[in-house]
Amino acid sequence: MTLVRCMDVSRTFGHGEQAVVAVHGCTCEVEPGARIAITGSSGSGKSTLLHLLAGLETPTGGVVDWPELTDRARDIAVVFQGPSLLPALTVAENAALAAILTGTSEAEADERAAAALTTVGIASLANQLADTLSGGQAQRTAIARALALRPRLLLADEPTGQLDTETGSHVLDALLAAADETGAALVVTTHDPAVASRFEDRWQMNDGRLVAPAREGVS
Ligand SMILES: Nc1ncnc2c1ncn2[C@@H]1O[C@H](COP(=O)(O)OP(=O)(O)OP(=O)(O)O)[C@@H](O)[C@H]1O
Repeated sequence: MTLVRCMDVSRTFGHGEQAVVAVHGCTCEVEPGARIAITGSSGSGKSTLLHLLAGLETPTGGVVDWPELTDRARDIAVVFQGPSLLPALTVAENAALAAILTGTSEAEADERAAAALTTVGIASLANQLADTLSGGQAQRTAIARALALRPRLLLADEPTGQLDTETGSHVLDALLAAADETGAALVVTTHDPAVASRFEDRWQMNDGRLVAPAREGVS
């Protein structure tokens, strides 16, 4: 079974002399239950590859397909880099939002959001406004919003990139626990070797190319 598959996929931005080849000739696939860290230096194409896996970017070459996923808006959830919450809504309202916007009833979305906030350890903040949260709390809320979709594929772009080491480690614990609890496959981008070491599979990007995916021990 394969959730998403890239076949010789490329993504170029711009044209002519201005063209930037962000991803070049990538072939890879994500199976149910996968735990994958996409690593590489800044500008190596990690975020672009993640967006291609999510279907948020269209490839300029090759093919991306999702053989097992019938409704990508619900089946794939993305946790973006940086702030992504609506500041005037509460934590619980933010967590329910993506599910409501993709057609889940409000009552069901509220229930899922409450469960997701418990999973990521911030149930006590449910009624707090999003703009009063710390960076770690905001990132957990964004993860809860993704979980409330009950996705089969959870993609997170540098989920700990803007957090201090200790907070980042707790957020990563929450993300891995959430993926275990929901059975979602999890793919994250990171430039941090400590984050990458928590994942079974590590895909290294180098100048837009995917260096042979590696499977190593988890620390
Ligand atoms: N929308 C865009 N328009 C033009 N160029 C882009 C766009 N998105 C990405 N790029 C370029 O593509 C290359 C790869 O960018 P990408 O964000 O995928 O790298 P990254 O490895 O995720 O970097 P970082 O770790 O800094 O987030 C970079 O040279 C970047 O400037």
